[in-house]
Amino acid sequence: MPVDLNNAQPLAWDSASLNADTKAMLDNLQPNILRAHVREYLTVLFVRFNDVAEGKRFLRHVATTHMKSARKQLEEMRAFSRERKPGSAYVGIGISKAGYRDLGHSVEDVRRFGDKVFRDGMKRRVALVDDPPVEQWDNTYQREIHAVILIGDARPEPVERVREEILGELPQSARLLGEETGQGMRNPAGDGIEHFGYVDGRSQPLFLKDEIDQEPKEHWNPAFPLSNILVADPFAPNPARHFGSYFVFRKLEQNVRAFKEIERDLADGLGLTGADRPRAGAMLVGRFKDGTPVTSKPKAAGGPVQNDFTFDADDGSKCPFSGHIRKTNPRSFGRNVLMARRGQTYGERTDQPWDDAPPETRPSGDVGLLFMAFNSSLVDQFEFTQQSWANNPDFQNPATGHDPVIGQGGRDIKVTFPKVWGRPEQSLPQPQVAQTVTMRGGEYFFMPSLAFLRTL
Ligand code: HEM
Repeated sequence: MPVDLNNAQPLAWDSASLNADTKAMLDNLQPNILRAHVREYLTVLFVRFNDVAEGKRFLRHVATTHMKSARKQLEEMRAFSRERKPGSAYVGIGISKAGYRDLGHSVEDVRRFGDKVFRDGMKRRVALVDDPPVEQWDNTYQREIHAVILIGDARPEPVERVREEILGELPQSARLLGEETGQGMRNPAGDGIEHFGYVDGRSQPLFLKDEIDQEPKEHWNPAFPLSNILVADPFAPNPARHFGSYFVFRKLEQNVRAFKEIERDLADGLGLTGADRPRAGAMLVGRFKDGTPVTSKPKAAGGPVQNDFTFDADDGSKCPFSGHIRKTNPRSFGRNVLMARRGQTYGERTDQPWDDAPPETRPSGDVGLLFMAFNSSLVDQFEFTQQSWANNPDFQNPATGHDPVIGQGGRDIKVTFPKVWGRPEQSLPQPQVAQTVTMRGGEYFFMPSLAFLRTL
């Protein structure tokens, strides 16, 4: 039976009764798509090929020598949770539109990718999502990137070793255009955080039965059909069994000092004192630093990071409509927009991102998020989120304002904030908070099936 991407039943990947097509799908899908692969240490290589045959041979070699399947990843994760047996390093390959073209696919051929945004490439979409002009991007991203190679692991040594091997195998004709290094950050509770100090990566669309079974789901259903992230790989030997995913990569620099000043000034402006002060930042992000959703509680609550909530009973007096997590997942609609986020923080910190040290001690550049996400449609998921929700000041209601974390474009309207959690009194209209996240470049890729890569 062909794989039904719209099946509402979560995938029981370990079931003995899986049909042959689904088994083949799991054996040919790249890891890290269906479920996040551990990648505390991550290297991202951006490559350009100048010889078709050598480029293909290199990718085929990386696929056959270093890459595992989605099924192998899931088996390794199970072995780790049962016996603490560490798995192998993650290696993922994405190819850009330019990459497919310069590896010998005609323009006609590339049209078989249904996603127009992928066929355009990120540079041609700048105006639509209010990105900075390409001339302001980091040099790596100004060039024409053909492929991205991700190498990740829980420990630094395997990443270093696999990186050396892969770079050693890069043909003379190819160029390494650039490289990013990501490293996970955690708060004292052990939860992964981003540079503003907030727990990140908690809310995800989940696709696998064993993962979904572990989640409470009284209010929010975290189960999503595979159609949110998978599409048939148009160039694979058997597109009914061989799937891939569109991958967005964006380097987002965070001005932590400015964000911390904004949190402080907003708390001052709203007259928040003592344990109420962190509500200022929580209204910008939608969660407190420890991950507690501000729609559920007026203060950080500690304990496991809650994700079983909606905004249905919140008219904006708890979590403003502009709050980052409310804009990027309103929860009562737009489920098909949700991407599988696989980002990683970059840049070194000498301070402790989660503590209450003064803003002056925080970095104002060189740190940020390597934003990465899997989509089945870049136009309807990543770009829609950025353009129609984050950058749209009239999201859900007039004068909601931009997403204070990732919104781009002129922030000319004024906004208000609830003064007391859950009460109707609003602050006087005030200018929106300044933009503190700057896009430094990126590209759209397709992460093809292993079957495609192995037959290059
Ligand atoms: C430096 C940039 C960014 C920062 C600091 C950031 C921070 C966060 C934080 C702290 C959370 C809450 C943790 C969670 O619910 O998992 C979150 C969630 C989320 N972010 Fe971001 N983010 C950034 C960029 C983006 C971008 C570019 C997008 C998409 C255009 C995005 C989409 C989302 C989504 C969809 C969620 C989950 C919302 C939910 O399901 O409740 N983020 N982000």
